[in-house]
Amino acid sequence: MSESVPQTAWHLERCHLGALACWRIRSADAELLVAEQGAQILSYQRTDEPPIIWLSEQASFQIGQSVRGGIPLCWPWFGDLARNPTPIQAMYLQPTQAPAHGLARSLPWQLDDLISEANQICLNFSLSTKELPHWPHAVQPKLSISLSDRLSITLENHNLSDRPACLSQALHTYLAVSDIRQISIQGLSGCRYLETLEGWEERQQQGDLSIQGETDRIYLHTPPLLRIQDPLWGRQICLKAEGSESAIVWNPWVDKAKRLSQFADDAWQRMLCIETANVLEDSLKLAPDGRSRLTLQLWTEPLD
Ligand SMILES: O=P(O)(O)OC[C@H]1O[C@@H](O)[C@H](O)[C@@H](O)[C@@H]1O
Repeated sequence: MSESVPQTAWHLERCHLGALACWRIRSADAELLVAEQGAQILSYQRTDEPPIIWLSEQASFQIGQSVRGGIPLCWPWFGDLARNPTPIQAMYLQPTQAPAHGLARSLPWQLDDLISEANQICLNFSLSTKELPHWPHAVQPKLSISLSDRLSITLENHNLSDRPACLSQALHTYLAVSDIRQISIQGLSGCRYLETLEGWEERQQQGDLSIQGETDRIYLHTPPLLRIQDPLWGRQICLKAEGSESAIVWNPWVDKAKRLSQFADDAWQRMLCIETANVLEDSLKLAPDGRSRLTLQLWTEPLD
């Protein structure tokens, strides 16, 4: 006798937040909100749990402007272009006016298909790079967002040109925490990192990382699994990466919070960015017809 597998009922709704067209996906277990602009996940929450993804209460939802929170995509470079390896800088023809974190997060992406199955729903987005301003390269990025008992995000690139293409990228995940001063991050012990707040000095992580002030670090040779232990909420957020060996850990703390757009003065207490990346020595060089694939899986587990 075959056992019947319980099926998830997905409720899909097209909606607008401010000027941005979005998809809201609900099941009995979770709710996910995705904007078409930037193919940006805006929020993600499991039923009876605090949010997993943080979205700023001061977020503004405007055409051509990245939203503070969720998972913006940094592509085809991460951070300040001038801090990227030279071949990545050379791909952009107007380096003196390069926007932070590349071009993709504020551009319209297209939803190519939406596949709803028994226990998983998947949204597949692509970005037309034919007319990317000052970046004349035939590299096709695709982003797939899949929701089941966890959230999976896959960013793929395909170099359709006849020349090598060099890029850096990141899933700039804003995670929700009870109190940044009470959490700790497991998995980075022993990793080298660049302390961008101290002249990009190279250091080595000793033990678990707790956040006690402004933090902006690029970790290298990162392991696949990182965990944020959050005792006040009795849970840990697990981040499992494939195709990435670098990660940025960022919290603006008190002073920088006051200077950030779409960010309340005290919001630093409730968020933490762990950005699953391909940066610096882990950045991408795609041969003609070459492909890359970066996946992040996110889920929570109760703390013992
Ligand atoms: O304000 P933005 O462009 O979204 O960037 C936010 C932060 O993004 C992080 O990735 C950087 O390491 C920080 O230096 C930066 O402040």
